[in-house]
Amino acid sequence: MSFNLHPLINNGLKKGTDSFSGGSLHCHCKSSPVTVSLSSNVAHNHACGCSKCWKPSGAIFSIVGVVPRSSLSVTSNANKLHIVDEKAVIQRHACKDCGVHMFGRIETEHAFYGLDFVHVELSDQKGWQEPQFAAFVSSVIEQGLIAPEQADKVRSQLKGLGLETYDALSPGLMDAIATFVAKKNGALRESKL
Ligand SMILES: N[C@@H](CCC(=O)N[C@@H](CSCO)C(=O)NCC(=O)O)C(=O)O
Ligand SMILES: [Zn+2]
Ligand SMILES: [Zn+2]
Repeated sequence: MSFNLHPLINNGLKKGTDSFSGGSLHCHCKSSPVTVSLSSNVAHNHACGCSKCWKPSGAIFSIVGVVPRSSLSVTSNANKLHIVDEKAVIQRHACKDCGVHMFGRIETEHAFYGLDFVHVELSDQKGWQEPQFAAFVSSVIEQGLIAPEQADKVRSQLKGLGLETYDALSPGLMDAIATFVAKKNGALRESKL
C-alpha cells in the first residue's frame, strides 16, 4: 500500500528546468480565480507535513517553495484573499471562496524575511524546481493523517522518491535560522563569520 503523499510526487519527481524563470498561480475557483504572478523559479522547494501548510484534498503533504517577495504580485481578485492565521510566523494569504493558499509572507524579524512561500501545483507551467527534501514528517501524525506506526512507511516512500526526510526543516535551513538567532542574541558576532 502506498500513501497519497501529494499528486506532484506520487508518481515520481519531475525535474525542474534551470532556465525556468517563473509563471503564474491560480486558485481553485472556477469563476473569478485569484491569480499570482511569480517572476522567478522557486527555491528550497519541499514536501511539508506541518499542519499549517496548504495541502490539496487527500494529500498528506504540502509541496511548498520560496520566492523573493519582490518576485510576487497578485494579478487578479486580490479582494478574495484573507490571512488564515494572523499570529503565525508565515502569514498565509488564502482565497476566501476555495480555501487555497496563494502565498505565505513573513512580516516579522526572521531568517526567512523577504521570502514568500508558494505552491507550484497551482501553476499550469512546467519547469518549477522539483522538491528537494521532506520536512516535518512526524507532524502528519499530529493531524491524524497517518497512524504513528505508519510513519516509517511514509519515510520509506519519500526516500524511494529521492527525498531525504526530516522532522523539522532540512539541516541547511535549520542552520540558517539558528545563525540568524545567534546573531540577534549576540551569541555569534559578525566577526566570527
Ligand atoms: N508540528 C508543527 C510544526 C509546524 C512548523 O513549525 N512549520 C514550519 C514549516 S512551514 C514550511 O516549511 C514553520 O516554519 N512554520 C511557521 C508557520 O507556519 O507560521 C505543526 O505541524 O503545526
Ligand atoms: Zn479561490
Ligand atoms: Zn509547513
